Amino acid sequence: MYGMLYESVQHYIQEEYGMETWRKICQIVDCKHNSFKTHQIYPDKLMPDIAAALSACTGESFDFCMNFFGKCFVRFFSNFGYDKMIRSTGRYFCDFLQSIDNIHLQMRFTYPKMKSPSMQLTNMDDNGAVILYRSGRTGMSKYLIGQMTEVAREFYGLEMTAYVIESQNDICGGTAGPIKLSDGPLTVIVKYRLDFDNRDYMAQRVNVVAHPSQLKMPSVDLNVFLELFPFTIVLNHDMKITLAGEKIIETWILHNPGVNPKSFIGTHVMDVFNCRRPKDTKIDWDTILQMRTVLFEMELIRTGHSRAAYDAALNIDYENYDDSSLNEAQTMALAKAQEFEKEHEKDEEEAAAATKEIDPATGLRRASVGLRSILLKGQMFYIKDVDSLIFLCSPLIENLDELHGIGLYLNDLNPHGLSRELVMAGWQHCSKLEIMFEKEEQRSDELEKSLELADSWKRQGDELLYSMIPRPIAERMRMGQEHVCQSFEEVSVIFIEVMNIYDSGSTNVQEAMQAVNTLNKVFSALDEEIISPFVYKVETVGMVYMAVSGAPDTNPLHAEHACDLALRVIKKVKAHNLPDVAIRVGINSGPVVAGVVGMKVPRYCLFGDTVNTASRMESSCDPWKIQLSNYTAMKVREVGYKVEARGFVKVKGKGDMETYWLIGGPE
Ligand code: HEM
Ligand SMILES: Nc1nc2c(ncn2[C@@H]2O[C@H](COP(=O)(O)OP(=O)(O)OP(=O)(O)O)[C@@H](O)[C@H]2O)c(=O)[nH]1
Repeated sequence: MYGMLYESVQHYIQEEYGMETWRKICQIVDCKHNSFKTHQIYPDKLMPDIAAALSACTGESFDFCMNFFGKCFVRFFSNFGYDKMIRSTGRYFCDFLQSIDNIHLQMRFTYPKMKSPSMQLTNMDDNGAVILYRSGRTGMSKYLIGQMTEVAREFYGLEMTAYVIESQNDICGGTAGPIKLSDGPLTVIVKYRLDFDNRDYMAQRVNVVAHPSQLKMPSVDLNVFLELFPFTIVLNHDMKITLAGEKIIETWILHNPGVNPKSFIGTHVMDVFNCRRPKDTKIDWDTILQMRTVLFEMELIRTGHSRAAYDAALNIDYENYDDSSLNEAQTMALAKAQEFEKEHEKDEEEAAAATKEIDPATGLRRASVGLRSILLKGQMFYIKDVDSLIFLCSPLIENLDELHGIGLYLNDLNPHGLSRELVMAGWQHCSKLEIMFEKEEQRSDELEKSLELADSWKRQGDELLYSMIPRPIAERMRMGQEHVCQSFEEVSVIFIEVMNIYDSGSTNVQEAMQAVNTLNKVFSALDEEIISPFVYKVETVGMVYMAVSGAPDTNPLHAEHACDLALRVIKKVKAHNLPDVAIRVGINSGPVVAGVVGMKVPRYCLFGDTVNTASRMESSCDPWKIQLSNYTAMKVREVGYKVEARGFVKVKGKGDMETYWLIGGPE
């Protein structure tokens, strides 16, 4: 389904439910698109899945969400100026309801792969109308109600209620996951009753009494129609072709080499045509009589093709045609066609396999090598004088390539019919549109890339920021809390020093480089042991690595986590077997004040005597040992950590302190 529908959904969900809800929905449906491209095709299942996700996020029903999406679409397409098209369909809402198919038809050039639904107004009265919706997609029936309600209100000032009278294959209630589009073409048919004030429309519909001068008009010979519309066919009550325009017969012969040209007349319409729209329609007299306001699309069945068949068709002498045998030209045409089919049998098989299932998203017509089948679009009219139905139609040809692909030329198309404009308009539009599409695709690709780049820069920025200040603090600062300063009742501060790594008096550059590499190795090993939110790296100063447990996230087990970190790093650095290098660790627990200082390079710093003492535990520690202050040792010994009294140590600025070695963790 084209991205325009998803753009409207994304736009209004963000506007009415907020960015956070949209982000959650994208997570639920696993949608990776930052934005949708108007002219790109996306899976159909995304629409009901977004509705199911919105329903889960907001508690609204699935049907409510789909109805809301239909409203979004109508509000959104005004951005493209399509509202003018709706207003021009007619002065009454019923005029609009009968023109929806036409609206989509007009959009064929802008959305060449569109697989639009078909709508058919089957009944009208003063209080509303009945409309029949057919589609190859499931789950969209409430979407349409939203669209019609919004169009009625926005463009016709009408309050309309709609409900489903009956439906087939319609899935309501959404899906927990992606809707499985069933194999092969599925037709959803839904009949709605639309209640709205339709009195004005019904009043203006009284049959216009013919002007007296018209009553004297002579009746028109049916053959005039066939000349004006050379692709027309006339049907009797048995739905057999009783008359046909010259061009449709010619095209039929071209696409079915070797057939008896006279056999076209008298054949049942469904033996020479497939009815593509409305889908799943029973082609019999009574049904068709009911559907005279509906636009039909009839596809000519083709059994092959060849240039020879074209020449044969052009040179056939219909009048003296001998029904019993093919003339020479036809025999040759048939032989050439069979030869061509054989040559391309494999392609046909591949093409048939490739399009075994008509792609519900694009509705790709049956792929056939060479000529394409011809599609006739028009309405069925009942002609009382001859008690027949006449299919007044024109070939639906989107561009010159397709015209040649069908084996037709412009002068085969009736000058006043739809086709010629469609082809030429399509052709002019196409080239301009193609350039515009390419530009727009380029721009949206660039936008997509810059969004991804912005995302990666943001991620790198965040990583850098979180390496300077803890994530919770950074988030608070992002919310505008300038000075984030907090006091903590009790944390454990860890100092780790890397020893014998460098003689600061040395001027040897080589030694200095070596020392930096070694230090980087050791600090990287320590970084790997920092498990947030239990322990947070605060800073490194020279050869000293400082960490804390219990800030910025309070943590009642801060002493244990600090000791576990110390035990892990001793083991890990020892395992590196770096020559001469040793480390020593000091830990102390107590109150601190923590906050971010500085704006240029903001740092998360700890203040208080607890920090000073922890540093002293480290600087007075032996290599490969872990020295705990008395308070920390008591805390961890209670929970099974093995500590050993070191006795009293003279600590600078503190006098004699009783300290302990940490020997190991609890069993
Ligand atoms: C005037 C501007 C309109 C444009 C440009 C437009 C275009 C489209 C496009 C591109 C699609 C997607 C089809 C596909 O991707 O295969 C679509 C689908 C659809 N359109 Fe329209 N449309 C318009 C008006 C309307 C209106 C007024 C209605 C009904 C009130 C309508 C009913 C639908 C429905 C129900 C679908 C969903 C597809 C389905 O059910 O199979 N459209 N339309
Ligand atoms: N890395 C680091 N060390 C700190 C911090 N706060 C205190 N220290 C160290 O803790 C030790 C004791 O600090 P103080 O009691 O203030 O001693 P000082 O007189 O500032 O420093 P000394 O010259 O080492 O005595 C000193 O070695 C400080 O470098 C800190 O936030 N980060």
